[in-house]
Formats: sequence, structure tokens, C-alpha cells
Amino acid sequence: MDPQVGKNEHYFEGNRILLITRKQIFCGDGLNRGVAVLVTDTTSGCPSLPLNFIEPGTAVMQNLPSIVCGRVLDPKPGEVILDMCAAPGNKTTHLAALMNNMGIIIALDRSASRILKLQELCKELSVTNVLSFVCNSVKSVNMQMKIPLDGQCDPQYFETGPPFSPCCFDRILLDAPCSGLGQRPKLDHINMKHIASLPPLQKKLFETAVKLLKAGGILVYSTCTVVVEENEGIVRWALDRFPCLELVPAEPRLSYFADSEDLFNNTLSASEWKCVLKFVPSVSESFEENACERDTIGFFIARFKKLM
Ligand SMILES: C[S@@+](CC[C@H](N)C(=O)[O-])C[C@H]1O[C@@H](n2cnc3c(N)ncnc32)[C@H](O)[C@@H]1O
Repeated sequence: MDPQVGKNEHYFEGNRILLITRKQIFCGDGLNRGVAVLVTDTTSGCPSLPLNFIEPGTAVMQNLPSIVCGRVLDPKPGEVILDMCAAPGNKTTHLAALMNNMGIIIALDRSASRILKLQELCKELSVTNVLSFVCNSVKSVNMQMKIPLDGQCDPQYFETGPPFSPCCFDRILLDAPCSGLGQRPKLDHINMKHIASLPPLQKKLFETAVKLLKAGGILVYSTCTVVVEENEGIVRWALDRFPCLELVPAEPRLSYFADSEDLFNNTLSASEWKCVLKFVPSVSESFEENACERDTIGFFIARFKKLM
């Protein structure tokens, strides 16, 4: 079993009994504690979990595609890993577990409050190989710097934080800021201007990742959205722009991923779309038997190898 526990988002849909009202929570005397909404049954059929289901410090709840993401990066003990948009650290801590706490993970995020959460999570889970920094990852490379040969896997070299010299990471996870439209519906939050601003930011982060990656290194790009411009569009752009990159199969390939060519909007060739993993929420199937095993949030994962 993965060190972390996956759960799909349909857990939240179903019948519930309201035990404490919103007004009582926010305008009350502060004495209303405990369960506010009792879930009696869910559309997925998944049972609701008791509050103390997970002993603190032993595991983290994550959706299935997020767990697959760590497996696709496939970090090895002793390697130097960069997690470019790391907070609150769900994937970072998974990577640390996969590395048995050996090697170095540099975790960056531009949100100071979220980096604090990442640090708390690392402490709670006894993660010891993560160095975290508040940083705009677009600026995490300095092309003038050179990594000393003996600094290749030396925590001291990385302790001072970004910017780093080019070509100093074995593997990089770019779990990009995205529109999040693969998550549970949050239609009231959709802002077209914000969505349009994301691909340019994703491209800048990607470009920095390519510079920071060693020759022979692995770069995993992921989002929790279903927007083509943020997924296949970024892969197309990256393959056209960086001849040093090869799209390689994202594995493990689970039966959950959407396996139909038309889902990829002709942005990728047939051989390219076979390499990426696209998870699609299959709402129409959610009442069928075992639906909760196949259904996931919308998620996209692509794996690249830097050839030179
Ligand atoms: C999808 S979330 C990351 C989730 C995280 N990987 C996890 O599994 O817990 C995207 C993150 O990107 C961060 N972010 C957005 N723009 C950034 C930038 N320019 N540099 C670094 N982090 C950024 C956000 O603060 C947010 O925490």
C-alpha cells in the first residue's frame, strides 16, 4: 500500500443531516463544536470515515491521481529532487516516503503561509530530507552560477536556498498552479481572466524547470484541471520549444485514465497522447457498481526526459 491513502471526491456528495447550522458556527458563542454535518450516505457508496480514521503522523489523505503523480516521478533514495510548487506538501511528503528520507528534496512555493503548512506536515510525518523555501519558482535558477562537483548531492550546497545553478536536479516535479477544474465543482469561483493567465505562468515555470534539470533527468508536469490549454497545450508547446526534451510514458498506467483519442483535442499525436495520463471524472458512471474505484478527480500528468 502507498504510504498515503487515496480517496475520491464523491465522498462529499450524498445525503447529510445538518447538526449545527452555519449561523450557529459563525455567529454563536463558540461553544458549538463537533460534527456539523453528518453524512448518512454517499453517491459513490463509499462509507464515511470516522474522525480518527488516520492516526496523526502516520498518513495523509490524497486523491488517487496525486498518489500516481509521485509514482510517475519515481524518485530514488539519494537523489536530489526539486518540488517547484510544493505547498502544502502532500506530494512532497509522499516523495520523501518513496525515498526513505534519503537524498534531498527542495520544496519551493511562493506562498509563505502554505510553506508553513508544508513544514508542519513534514514535522508531523517525521520527514527529514526536505529543505523548504518561500520562492517564486520562476526565479529559482541563476544561469551564471555553477554547482561545485562535490556539491552535487551535498545538503550544504542547497541549504542557502534558491536561486540554484542550472542542471543540478535529478528529478523535478512541477505540480503547477492551475484552474483546478478537475476538482469538485466550484463553479462560483470560475474567473476567465484568471484562467487565461495560467498557461503563461505554467510556461515560465516549465522553462525554469528545464534549465534546472540535469541531462538524463526526469521532469513531471501535473495539474488538477481538465483545461486543454493547461494540459495537452503545455505538452505541445514544450515539445516544440525544447528539442532536448522527450515525452516518455507516465507510469504506472492505471485503468482509470481516459483512453480515448478524442479527449486530447488533436493537440497531441497518437503516440504522444499514449504517453500522458489524463484522469477524467466519470460522473455519468458514478451510480454503477464499483464506480468509486474508477472515478477520480480530473487530473493530468506528463513525464519528460532531458536528453542533453
Ligand atoms: C497545485 S498547488 C500545489 C499542491 C502541492 N504540490 C501538494 O501536492 O500539496 C500549486 C501551488 O503553486 C504555488 N504557486 C503558484 N505560483 C507559484 C510560483 N510562481 N512559484 C512557486 N509556487 C507557486 C501556489 O502557492 C500553490 O501552493
